[in-house]
Amino acid sequence: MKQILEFNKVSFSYGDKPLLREISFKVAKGDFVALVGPNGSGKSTLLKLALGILKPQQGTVKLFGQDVCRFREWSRVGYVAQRNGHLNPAFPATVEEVIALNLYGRVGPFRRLRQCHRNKIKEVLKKFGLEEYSRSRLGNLSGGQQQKVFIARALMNDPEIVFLDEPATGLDRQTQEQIHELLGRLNQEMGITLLVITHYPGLIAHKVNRLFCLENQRLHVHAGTDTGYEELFHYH
Ligand SMILES: Nc1ncnc2c1ncn2[C@@H]1O[C@H](COP(=O)(O)OP(=O)(O)OP(=O)(O)O)[C@@H](O)[C@H]1O
Repeated sequence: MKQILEFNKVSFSYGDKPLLREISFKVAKGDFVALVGPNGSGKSTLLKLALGILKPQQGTVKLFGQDVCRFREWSRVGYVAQRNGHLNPAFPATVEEVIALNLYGRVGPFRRLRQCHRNKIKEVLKKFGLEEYSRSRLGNLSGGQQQKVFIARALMNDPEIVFLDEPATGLDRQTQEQIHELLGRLNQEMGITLLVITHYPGLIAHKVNRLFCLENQRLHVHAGTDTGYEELFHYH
């Protein structure tokens, strides 16, 4: 099976306080992984290690079989960072402009969007039910719509894996369900490998095929079963 992400005995600490100890796991193509754990257990840190933003003191992280320090094919990877509340309505950029930001590697920052890029943006917005908002200011959209725009942006370069840090936090229950539904479609219909930090494992229990639980510096990996994840529902 094709491995997309591999941690091998990774240990990490900020200063002298150990946070992650000898963490090992593999994520294969097509996996939908939920990463859960108490606040402060190191979930975001693990994502940053996977993206090469942080470097482990011990062990290795490989993306697409290559040490993440040397990895350069970043268009194969999408990342949706944690949101910090609702955007100021005065935020000046439109939905289309925000999504296009992720294309600037190809377009160049001062060049106009080409028609093919506009079409691509339209296509993704349509998939997310947001086509009518392409010229709206991002700040005027609801929190859930903004989050969908950030997910759409992460898809612009047709990534093979997307990391999402708490994509449903701060949203109402119905919107949380919509976001998780959307993630299920990205995985099932588009074949995108997903690693999602979530505080709502119950909402995606039936969609994920692997559950990672981070606690007390260790990672516990659970593979999916037909009966679902007992431990998922007892976790919080
Ligand atoms: N840059 C940093 N320098 C020092 N300590 C940090 C830094 N970033 C995070 N920490 C600490 O490391 C611990 C783990 O943080 P991290 O954000 O990875 O946890 P988390 O599991 O994602 O938490 P949450 O569920 O609250 O988002 C926390 O105690 C945090 O305060």
